[in-house]
Amino acid sequence: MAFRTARNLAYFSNYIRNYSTNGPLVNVTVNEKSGFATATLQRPSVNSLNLELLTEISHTLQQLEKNKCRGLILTSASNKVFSAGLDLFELHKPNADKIKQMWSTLQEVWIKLYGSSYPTVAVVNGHAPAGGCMLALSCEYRVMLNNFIIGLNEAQIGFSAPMWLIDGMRNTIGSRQAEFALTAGTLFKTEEALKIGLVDEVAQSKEEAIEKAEKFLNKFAKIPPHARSMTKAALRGANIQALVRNKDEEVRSYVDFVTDSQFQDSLGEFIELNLKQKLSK
Ligand SMILES: CCCCC/C=C\C/C=C\CC/C=C/CC(=O)SCCNC(=O)CCNC(=O)[C@H](O)C(C)(C)COP(=O)(O)OP(=O)(O)OC[C@H]1O[C@@H](n2cnc3c(N)ncnc32)[C@H](O)[C@@H]1OP(=O)(O)O
Repeated sequence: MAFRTARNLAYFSNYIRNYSTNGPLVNVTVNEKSGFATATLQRPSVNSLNLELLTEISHTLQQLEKNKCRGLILTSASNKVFSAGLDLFELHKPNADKIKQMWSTLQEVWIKLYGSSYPTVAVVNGHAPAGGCMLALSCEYRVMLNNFIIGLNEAQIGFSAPMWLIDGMRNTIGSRQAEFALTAGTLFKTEEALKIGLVDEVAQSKEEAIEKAEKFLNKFAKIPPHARSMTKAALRGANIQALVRNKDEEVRSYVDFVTDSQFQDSLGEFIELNLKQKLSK
């Protein structure tokens, strides 16, 4: 049964309503004509990825897969920030159990989005540092609005991106550009990102970006879905399998790393320097 039928649509809306306690952090709409879903991240103010938002993204992706979604557009309700990446306040002086769940859910999101059977586009309508860039990279195509930044700035914050994300970056911009970008933790302006292939198209407005995203998704209208998804799995499968194999080990080392006092001190400094306002509240 296709996801676009009214029955499935109603089921999905109910599911999202029931799932969220404080209102959905991800708003999902489906265009009945095209069957394309739009998932809009709406955790104020910058869609920073805490456990609740990551869990909702993960459940949304699961439902889309189950309902044979025909294509996904991932975007943000904010007109300034696509996603600010991991919620740094949740990583500061953390509860180890929560951090463990957070990392494991982040891995799930990558597995489900990077490995989705349906085609995916990120409409990057705001800044997308670190985890924000990760979400965009897990999609097959990126349309970005002007005057924002995108990139994996982990090295600037004092750590390295995990292998699966490095591999995703390499797959998108090639080994040489990935090495330059990752070792310096570069955040690219929209036009620079276009030049190195980190984004595929630039748009002047969100409406134009959605049109471009739909045009990309429509390219697959005449391709048998199973042939498309088998080909995608062949191209992306090794990345997913390597992550699945190392999942638990990676969670363990991530928790050790984040709870270490040295990292906590430098994260405290980063927050103080970059997110001062909130810290002083
Ligand atoms: C720490 C990592 C542990 C080790 C992990 C190891 C491997 C992980 C590798 C890969 C997996 C993917 C994960 C990557 C890691 C991350 O994502 S770390 C997060 C990195 N994020 C950033 O560096 C972004 C920091 N923020 C900014 O640069 C700017 O805020 C912005 C996004 C460019 C927006 O700028 P703008 O001027 O519009 O807004 P403000 O700066 O005024 O911010 C508004 C508001 O939002 C709060 N805020 C911003 N970013 C975050 C955040 N990441 N977490 C929580 N809160 C954030 C800010 O404090 C303001 O709050 P207010 O004062 O209350 O309004």
